[in-house]
Amino acid sequence: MTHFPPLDGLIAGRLEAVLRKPAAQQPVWPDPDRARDAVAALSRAEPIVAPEETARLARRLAAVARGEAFLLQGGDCAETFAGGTEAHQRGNLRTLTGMAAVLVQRAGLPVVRVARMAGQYAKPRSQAVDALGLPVYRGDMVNSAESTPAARTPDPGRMLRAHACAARTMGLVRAFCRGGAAGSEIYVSHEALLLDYERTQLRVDTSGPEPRLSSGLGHFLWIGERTRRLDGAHLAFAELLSNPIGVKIGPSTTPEQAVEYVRRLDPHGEPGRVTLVSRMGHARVRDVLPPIVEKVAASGSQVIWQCDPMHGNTYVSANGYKTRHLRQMVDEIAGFFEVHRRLGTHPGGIHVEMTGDDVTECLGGAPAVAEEHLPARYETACDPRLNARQAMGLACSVAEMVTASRT
Ligand SMILES: O=C[C@H](O)[C@H](O)COP(=O)(O)O
Ligand SMILES: C=C(OP(=O)(O)O)C(=O)O
Repeated sequence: MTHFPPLDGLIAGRLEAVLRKPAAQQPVWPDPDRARDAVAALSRAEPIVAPEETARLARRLAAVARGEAFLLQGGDCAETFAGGTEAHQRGNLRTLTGMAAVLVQRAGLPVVRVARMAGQYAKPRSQAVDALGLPVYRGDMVNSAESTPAARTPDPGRMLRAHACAARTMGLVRAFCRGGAAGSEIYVSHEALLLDYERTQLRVDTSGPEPRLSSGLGHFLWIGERTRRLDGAHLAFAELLSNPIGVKIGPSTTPEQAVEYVRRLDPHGEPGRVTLVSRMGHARVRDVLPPIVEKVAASGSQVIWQCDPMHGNTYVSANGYKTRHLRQMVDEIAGFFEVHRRLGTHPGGIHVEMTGDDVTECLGGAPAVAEEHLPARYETACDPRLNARQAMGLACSVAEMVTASRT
């Protein structure tokens, strides 16, 4: 792959204007000169993904938006430099493909597989400071999870390490796809959060209805619940991209906001260009989602409706672990399917945090993980993930829902 050429003047100007908008959840680099050097070095590095691959994913996602396929997205909450071993990543890919196989075999719908991988190194956080009074961990791309002031100081050199890890991971994904067991396509995705990272490796893409920028950092990028403000830099940045874009929408999202996200990100009405990822929580999905779906559908846009059953169902267990219960996740997905069935729209996919490792981070499943098991193998760098058995169980439940929704 070649280096990305410089952006042409018009687009470079638009990018600079976007980066001057308010941007939530960004670290303050202690040494701005080092940060500038890191951004410059990243701009000269090899891209992680090729634009042709991203364009192929866009075609696959158009089929999802038309109701002809299902989007399965999943992987670690936060990738880490030390945890990104070949065994761990292969385990995650095997679990993702296992879930996809269950869906294909039982529900009879093609499945588009997108891993949270090769770039998921930055995390938005609820608080700026942790219980010990230290700056909070923001993902290995920014600082270290270790509890010392030095480790938590943002270090721009970490963006280069993240990029190198992402490149190595992408090599592994490609090898896995070529291998006999998988033998097909897996795309990579991450949250477009850290703008100093995301602003690099952009290539002018003139293949669409207007010139946009193809990011070489991942096939599918999404904007998170905490950075989706309409006047903010993240959404404006996503508008410049030709990559398929997701927007996480939590329970405070209004139907008007949802329509505005779609109008801004998909001005040309391209099916599957936008994925609205609802993460409402099991108790609220049946009330909050319908007016959003109705208004977006009435606008005529062909978005993908995807359910993230993780982030609206997080709570702290009695023994002090951030966790989620599989039963509540299944209930949120069931609510999501009920809403789409009633409104005649396609429940297009799910987005989960999971791993092939035998962790004890989420509750439930068979054999069940109970609260007293959480300390045994609670290994996530941020939010609790489904282990392989729980993920496969969830895939079986979802396959039944897909089948029922098509009869
Ligand atoms: O993965 C999502 C967010 O980064 C995460 O839920 C934030 O966690 P916090 O509420 O502990 O900051
Ligand atoms: C931060 C995430 O989710 P949300 O933006 O929905 O909270 C995530 O998926 O990692």
